[in-house]
Amino acid sequence: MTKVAIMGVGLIGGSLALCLKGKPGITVYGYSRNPSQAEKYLKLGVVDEAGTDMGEAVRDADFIFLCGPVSTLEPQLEQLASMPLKPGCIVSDVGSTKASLVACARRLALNGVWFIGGHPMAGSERSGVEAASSHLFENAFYVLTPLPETPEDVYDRLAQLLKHTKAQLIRLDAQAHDEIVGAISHLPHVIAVALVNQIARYNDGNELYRLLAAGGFKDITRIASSDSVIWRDILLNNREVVLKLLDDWNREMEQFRLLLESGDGDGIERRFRDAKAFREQMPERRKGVLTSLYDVYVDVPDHPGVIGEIASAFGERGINLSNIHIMESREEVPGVLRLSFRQETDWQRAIETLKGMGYSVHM
Ligand SMILES: NC(=O)c1ccc[n+]([C@@H]2O[C@H](COP(=O)([O-])OP(=O)(O)OC[C@H]3O[C@@H](n4cnc5c(N)ncnc54)[C@H](O)[C@@H]3O)[C@@H](O)[C@H]2O)c1
Ligand SMILES: O=C(O)C(=O)C[C@]1(C(=O)O)C=C[C@@H](O)C=C1
Repeated sequence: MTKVAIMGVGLIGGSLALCLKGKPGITVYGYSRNPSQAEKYLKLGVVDEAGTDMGEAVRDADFIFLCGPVSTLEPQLEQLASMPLKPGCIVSDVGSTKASLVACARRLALNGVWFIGGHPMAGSERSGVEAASSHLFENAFYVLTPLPETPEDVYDRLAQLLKHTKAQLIRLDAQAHDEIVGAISHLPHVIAVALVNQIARYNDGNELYRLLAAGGFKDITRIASSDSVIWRDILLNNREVVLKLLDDWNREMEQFRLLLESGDGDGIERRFRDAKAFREQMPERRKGVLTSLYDVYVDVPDHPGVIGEIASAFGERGINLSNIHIMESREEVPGVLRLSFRQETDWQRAIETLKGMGYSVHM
């Protein structure tokens, strides 16, 4: 039996556990410092075994994944370095930052066990084991940061296990990881939070700000609902990178301000065109289940029965719909339905079907 110990079974640790549990030859052990949490892991069926004794959790483990907040990872790795672990055991983590933990692993010079940093590029604003999903990492990138001295067969063993996540593995240097992920994840979280707090201040004087906030505001601020402790740790750990990014952001905002001040319509238009062109090149389909899969947007008249009509047409053709979301629905005003599919083939057939039914669709 291959024993996998998950240290901290929350959104990410729990999703990893669900990807591995029940796979032939694998047993998953969930560790928590808190007995009621360990009981919950078992009750929810996310792990095979659970407990609060770290020694028992890691004893004989073939793989150990550190899945707590970023500030807990280095102390936990230091603790592991002084514990008897199975020779050849691979220790990894799922933390959103990599450089300081990888440096810590190098300093510790683990004896007979290996450390390979990891970071699945999928998640959600939700947290805790209740939010875990076995589909979370599907089609997402999963960064691994092996040390230069990590033997290839050790890397391959971890890669083999992580195949169960259905993610696409990518090797990256830890510092490069922190710079890139700082820009595409940490900076956007700061911006989303600052934006929500700015609007919350206006709302103190007039409740209409919150009431009128619609799709645009909600889309750009979803991640502002993320866990405060998880994000405090990420930002403090990647502080140097995020500080530089904030300087660039301030310059970007200043340029926008100047365009507006001078009434430079062409300049504003150019910025929107450039952003749209870059965004359209992004690999939209590489997403986990908690964000979206293959989406199609349909303009629908607001009359009863339209959802049923579309659902029956899909049912008749064996098209599997995984989610449906009504984005706008007001009397007499056309609404927008977002339909999500897990399979690209279902998505393509749905588009053909909808067009055939006379609906206007957008991808
Ligand atoms: N949320 C995301 O979208 C996301 C995505 C990729 C990676 N990550 C990273 O994954 C890790 C876990 O994040 P999450 O979103 O699953 O958070 P979570 O809050 O859902 O889970 C955190 C887990 O760590 C445990 N924990 C809390 N404090 C601890 C401590 N002091 N010592 C040991 N364990 C402790 C909690 O009991 C919980 O099981 C973080 O390092 C985060 O940076 C998060
Ligand atoms: O989709 C979300 O809610 C996320 O914030 C996921 C997200 C991100 O894309 O920024 C957050 C943190 C990670 O470490 C990886 C992924």
